[in-house]
Amino acid sequence: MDKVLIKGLEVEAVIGVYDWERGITQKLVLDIELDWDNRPAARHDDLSLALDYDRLSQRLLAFIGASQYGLIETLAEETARLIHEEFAVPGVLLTLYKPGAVKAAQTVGVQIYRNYGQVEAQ
Ligand SMILES: Nc1nc2c(c(=O)[nH]1)N=C([C@H](O)[C@@H](O)CO)CN2
Repeated sequence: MDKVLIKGLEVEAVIGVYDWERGITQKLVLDIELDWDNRPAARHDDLSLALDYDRLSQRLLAFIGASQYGLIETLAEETARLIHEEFAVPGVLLTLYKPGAVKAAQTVGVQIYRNYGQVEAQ
């Protein structure tokens, strides 16, 4: 399967399980690999047949920026679900980093792969 990639997408959000984390925003960084057949877009040189990484990135910045989950696992799951439901992406490999969480670590995070199955053509 071809991929569309979004790497190092940075967004500030309320995230964390501790009381002191509920009143601040923290930096999150996402790497996303999206299963997508790139051949139709390439064949016709047509953005409407492509998975538009710009439109998808803007939607994720809005969604995550307004979110207030505790665990990064929950945010990763809900972000993958949104990508599938709103952009008809059948499979998503999503890595979500919370770089400020552990002082002694460069970063920490979670990675999930969700395959929702092929989306029926309309
Ligand atoms: N697997 C996880 N472990 C932890 C999380 C998390 O979201 N997933 N969150 C925290 C705290 O919010 C932490 O980031 C505060 O520094 C601890 N462990």
